[in-house]
Amino acid sequence: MERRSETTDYRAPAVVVEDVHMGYTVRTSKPKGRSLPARVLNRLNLGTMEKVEALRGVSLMARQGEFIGVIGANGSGKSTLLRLIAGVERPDHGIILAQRQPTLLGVNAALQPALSGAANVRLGCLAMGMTPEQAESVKNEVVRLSALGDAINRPMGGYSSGMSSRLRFAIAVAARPKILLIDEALSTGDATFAARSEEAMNAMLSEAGTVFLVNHAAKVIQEMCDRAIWMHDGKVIMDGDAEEVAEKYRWWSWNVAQGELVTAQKLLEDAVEKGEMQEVRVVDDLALKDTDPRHARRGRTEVEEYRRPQTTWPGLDVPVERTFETDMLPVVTDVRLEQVPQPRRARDVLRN
Ligand SMILES: Nc1ncnc2c1ncn2[C@@H]1O[C@H](COP(=O)(O)OP(=O)(O)OP(=O)(O)O)[C@@H](O)[C@H]1O
Repeated sequence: MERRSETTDYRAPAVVVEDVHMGYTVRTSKPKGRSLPARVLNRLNLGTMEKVEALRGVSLMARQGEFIGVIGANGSGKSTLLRLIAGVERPDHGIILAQRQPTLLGVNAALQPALSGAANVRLGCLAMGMTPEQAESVKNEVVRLSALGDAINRPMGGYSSGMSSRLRFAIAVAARPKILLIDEALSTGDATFAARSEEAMNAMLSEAGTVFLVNHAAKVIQEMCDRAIWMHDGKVIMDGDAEEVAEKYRWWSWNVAQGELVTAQKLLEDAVEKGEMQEVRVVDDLALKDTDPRHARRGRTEVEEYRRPQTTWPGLDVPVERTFETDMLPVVTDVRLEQVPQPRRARDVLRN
């Protein structure tokens, strides 16, 4: 396999994730042993608390203009990773830096089911931070991209989930975010929308935007992305060319579905052995030294990138592939969510 270090990529970083861990404490009804207190809890059916490790040391660097697919089994940590990059939640441990505030599709533009698709376009654009004039100027383009036809004038509450996803996607892309995170299936069944969404995505990428796309279908990742990350059990187990990573994932998941668990396990081990892992280290970051990231100054950030063969990680010392000096800010938790208008206010905004 060709090592990516042989084709060094000099595009500047857009997102840096360094050794991120995230756990959730959840109530479980699993019986907790045979001791007296455990037996009492079991009998009362009260359950106990359990820690779920959603992310266990994830590191990666996304560059400007990269389209990265994120694949993996249910519960492998894909959505958690995107939520943390978006700043919706804060990691337990680790650093997340971004060149701009990332936009998580579906979260940033809270749409109203009682309003028509067209009215939601305006509302969504305003919620994404556009001025009323900007919202007006992109309206027709959003409607065209959503490919909803006459349905655009009907209340969104009556849309199928695929139709709502299209509208949210069209709004998010119209806002020309520098970093777009998509955590849902983009309908590929409809040729019109598939073609238009690809066209819109390409336009965004050509402006050096960065896109992360979570999708269970290896085919979608292969068709749309140039790089893919395979997550398993809270870790990145393979990171590289989308075609190659998605093919390995497809073969693994087919075997799991067929109940061929021994073969699936071998494929997983093979992916880990042959794959590479990107490691990054934030060497120096002026903004991080500020106590409140919301008011942090943009400063020089020095990031080192490593590519290590998985098998030798974490033992072997691999030379630093590249040191970037760039200006990035820690991702700010909930910055966009605070701007999402409430229903009453949403109508006021539309009347203006
Ligand atoms: N808010 C939460 N509270 C408790 N546990 C959570 C929460 N969010 C995620 N988890 C747990 O973290 C793990 C990773 O979940 P996550 O949703 O990130 O996986 P995923 O790869 O996106 O899964 P899927 O493909 O099913 O969407 C799972 O075990 C999940 O149950």
